[in-house]
Amino acid sequence: MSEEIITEARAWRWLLTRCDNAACQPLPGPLAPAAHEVLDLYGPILEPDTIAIGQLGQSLDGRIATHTGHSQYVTGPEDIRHLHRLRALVDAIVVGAGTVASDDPQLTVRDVEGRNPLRVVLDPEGRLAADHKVFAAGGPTTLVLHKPGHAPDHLPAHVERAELPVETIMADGEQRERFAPRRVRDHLEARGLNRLLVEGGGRTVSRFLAADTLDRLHLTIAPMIIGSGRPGITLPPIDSLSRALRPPFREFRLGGDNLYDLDLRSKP
Ligand SMILES: Nc1c(N[C@@H]2O[C@H](COP(=O)(O)O)[C@@H](O)[C@H]2O)[nH]c(=O)[nH]c1=O
Repeated sequence: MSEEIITEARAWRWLLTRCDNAACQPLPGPLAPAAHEVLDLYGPILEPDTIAIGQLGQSLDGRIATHTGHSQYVTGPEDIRHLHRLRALVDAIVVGAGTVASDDPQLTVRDVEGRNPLRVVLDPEGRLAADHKVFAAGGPTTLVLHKPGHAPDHLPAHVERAELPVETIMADGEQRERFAPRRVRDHLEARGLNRLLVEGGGRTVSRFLAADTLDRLHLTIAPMIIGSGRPGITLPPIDSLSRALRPPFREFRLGGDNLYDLDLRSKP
């Protein structure tokens, strides 16, 4: 009797549940090529005990939106599906307040099978209005991190809040208060949230990268040139290319886009 070929959908379900009941069951059979790719792409995210993975979808010229903030869509449906898969594999999604203000995302798992993670919004000033989708009743839990004395009391009672100290940094030529990425990660890990997706926007992902607080970065490049607008990764200036980051990477095709899976922990 020939063995049943493992489909992509079955491989995905296996990734979601593989270590349930404290035992990791092997997949019983040969893999279809798409099943192989799913295991190859997402397997490394599930291996370590704790992980923080950043993601951005950008144009060839490194933009994630126009100067007005129009961003739907830079990357194609396969990348959006990939984003939903990343969400389904983590304990918490982290976004900056700017992304909630400009994109009003839901941050839920909808395109694929899987459960919703906790949604974490970094809003030091507690300034976001209550009518954003992440604060609506009936969805997964949202946690707002704010600085001491700035609890967003105007938000509905089902929104969780936690206080975290800030540090003062220079951003866009001005002094601003931001959370140190390591402090955010430590705070969430102390709550048992060991797998984090830093989903956006460009400034938040860049700050986590600059602070060496990401283990992997998934950058999807769409064959589009915007030519101006909001940048993806922006790091402090370097004088010499010898100081540029050149992490080991893997490349995956997502429809018409290319995904770079950067391994920020291994040395090249
Ligand atoms: N437009 C755009 C992205 N936009 C981002 O997608 C998310 C939408 O969340 P939701 O409302 O739950 O569907 C949110 O984080 C938003 O900032 N992402 C990408 O990878 N590529 C794109 O072209």
